[in-house]
Amino acid sequence: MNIETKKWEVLCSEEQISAKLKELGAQISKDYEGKNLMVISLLKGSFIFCADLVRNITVPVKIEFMTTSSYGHGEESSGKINVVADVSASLEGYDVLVVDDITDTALTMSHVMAHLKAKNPASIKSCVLLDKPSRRKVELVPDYCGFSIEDKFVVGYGLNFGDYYRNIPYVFNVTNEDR
Ligand SMILES: O=P(O)(O)OC[C@H]1O[C@H](OP(=O)(O)OP(=O)(O)O)[C@H](O)[C@@H]1O
Ligand code: HPA
Repeated sequence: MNIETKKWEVLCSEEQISAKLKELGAQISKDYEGKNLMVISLLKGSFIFCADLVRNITVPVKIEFMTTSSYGHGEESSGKINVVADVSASLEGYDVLVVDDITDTALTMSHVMAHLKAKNPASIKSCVLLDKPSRRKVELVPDYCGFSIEDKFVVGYGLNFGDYYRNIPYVFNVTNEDR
């Protein structure tokens, strides 16, 4: 497969993502002025979004990582959130911002928020590039959100299907012939 010649249905182009990163970065920088910001990037999916987002944040920020997994190679959440690697730093006194690529059923974000709240941060909020509100299994509204999207399985810009497509620089809908 040559990605240069594929015609995918693009949901968020590189230009749209870049403009959104500036907006989110400016808002977060304003809201966290004078605070003790710690961004926690949820791996693997958020590695590209988070790397771009923090470069649009102008206040001091400490960056930590946590790895969770629930989808495996499929398109449906297993319903069980595995904490593959926990955050290693103490969260006490920090204003934590959890960054993920997507909130779909919200099982991952709600599990992570509860897990991290137990570590006594000064405050905790969530930030996602994509939100699929129609697929919720638990109630959750991300504090910062790039794009609200319809119920389509999307990949690219960190999001995967069968561990591929994370490197594509825009978000698109996988079709049956890509599966
Ligand atoms: O709202 P949910 O239905 O829980 O889905 C969102 C989660 O699913 C994906 O992670 P995945 O388990 O596929 O692992 P990954 O980060 O390695 O892609 C994605 O990165 C989110 O963390
Ligand atoms: O639409 C999606 N694409 C990739 N990974 C995901 N994890 C939850 N929803 C999605």
